Amino acid sequence: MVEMARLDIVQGDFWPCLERRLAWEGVADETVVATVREILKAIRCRGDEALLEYTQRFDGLEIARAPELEIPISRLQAALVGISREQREALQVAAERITAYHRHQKQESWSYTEPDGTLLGQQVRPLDRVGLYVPGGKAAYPSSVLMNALPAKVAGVSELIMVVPTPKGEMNDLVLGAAAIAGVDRVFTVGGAQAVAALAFGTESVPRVDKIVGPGNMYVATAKSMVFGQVGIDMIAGPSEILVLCDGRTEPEWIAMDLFSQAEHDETAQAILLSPDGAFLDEVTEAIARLLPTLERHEVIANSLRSRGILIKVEDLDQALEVINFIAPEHLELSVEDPQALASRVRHAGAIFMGRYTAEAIGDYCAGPNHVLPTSRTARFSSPLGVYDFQKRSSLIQCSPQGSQTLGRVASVLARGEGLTAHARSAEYRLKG
Ligand SMILES: NC(=O)c1ccc[n+]([C@@H]2O[C@H](COP(=O)([O-])OP(=O)(O)OC[C@H]3O[C@@H](n4cnc5c(N)ncnc54)[C@H](O)[C@@H]3O)[C@@H](O)[C@H]2O)c1
Ligand SMILES: N[C@H](CO)Cc1c[nH]c[nH+]1
Ligand SMILES: [Zn+2]
Repeated sequence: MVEMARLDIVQGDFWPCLERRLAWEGVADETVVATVREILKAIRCRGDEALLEYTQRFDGLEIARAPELEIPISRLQAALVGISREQREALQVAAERITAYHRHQKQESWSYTEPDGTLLGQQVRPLDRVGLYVPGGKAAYPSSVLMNALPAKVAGVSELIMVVPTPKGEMNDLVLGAAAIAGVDRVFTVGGAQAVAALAFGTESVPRVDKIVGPGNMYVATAKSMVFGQVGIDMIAGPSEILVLCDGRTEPEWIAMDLFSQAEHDETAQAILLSPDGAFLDEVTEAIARLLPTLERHEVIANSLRSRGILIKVEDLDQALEVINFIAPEHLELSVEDPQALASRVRHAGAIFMGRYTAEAIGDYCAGPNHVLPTSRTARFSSPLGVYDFQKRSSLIQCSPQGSQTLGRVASVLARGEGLTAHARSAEYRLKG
């Protein structure tokens, strides 16, 4: 029997109780921060030597020489041929749908010319080399290979470097096959904070990249946040979360399984159910008790629900929206009669799954939108991984001789106001008379 925390919005301490249960500190504690700091320092100072040590310590991978951490491209192709036809076709269908969706996101360069001939614009360019983190500690994620790599391909990134932990040296052929389909350039069997550090600083074997993207556990998420600045990062995509809002009229077993689907990722994953119907919360609780023993990963699920799961009773859908926007969940399922009307009032969520027939799991694999999404309430300011994460922009400015007169005068006045006379004179040199 799993006892999930139960909150009612009418209780006086509802909001502080909710905030405590959501807290990121509850997941990434000081010990994790200290461990990650030490790993980053070691990789920065000792490169491959430290990378081999940590890979052995945390993943049980016994490798004598760092170059052996790289998987040859021929091995990726062999994995693709070796998996079943059904699996290969499923990967291909998913890849096509993900690519088609992401093509809509591609930004193009633009410019316009003012009446005096001055040209202004923005030049959009792909990044040169990116690092793709594919998680692999407690489960293998071929879907995350596709979600990371395909938007980068659409953007036109020149070089894709993938890292993935292979616990005890076990390589997952679906992961390698997905890398072949997505056209990843190089793959290294490293994970955790040490992989993030290797990509950020470079080692003798792992090339340094311009940006690191992809989801991972608290060690990965903490490492990414610490190397930001040295390299770009996409967002904090940590342990998975799901928030289901149900009006009480969906099969309780469907909802229980949707909660399990994210809880099974990790003990630190978070599953929350919100409903204005208290009896429905009881029915889902019963369904959870019935279904949980039937699942392979029941221990992980039970631990996740016990430590981080929440059942919340609200008075109505307006209150539900208030709670949703406060939580800013990674995945939001709206299992209600008119989901589109409600979705238009959601301000913060990584992805919104609308209607009783839209299982969040579909989005994890093949709907098309990216499954790398902001977690830990960062959907307040972050977006799903997308083509835009692999593009950057340069401003374009070309003054016409006439434009340099008008703009030069404005700049000169403002520069002198700031006391920066070299700026002022630089603009004034171009002024006629
Ligand atoms: N937000 C998203 O978009 C998204 C998508 C997919 C998966 N996820 C999440 O990614 C996570 C994947 O986690 P995972 O563990 O399976 O794989 P992972 O690859 O993220 O982490 C495994 C690595 O963690 C490191 N590690 C483990 N224990 C450690 C310790 N005690 N000290 C130092 N390092 C340690 C090891 O280096 C290991 O290689 C899950 O939480 C899942 O929910 C999120
Ligand atoms: N739910 C994860 C994102 O939080 C993605 C995933 C991959 N495989 C299964 N699920
Ligand atoms: Zn999932």
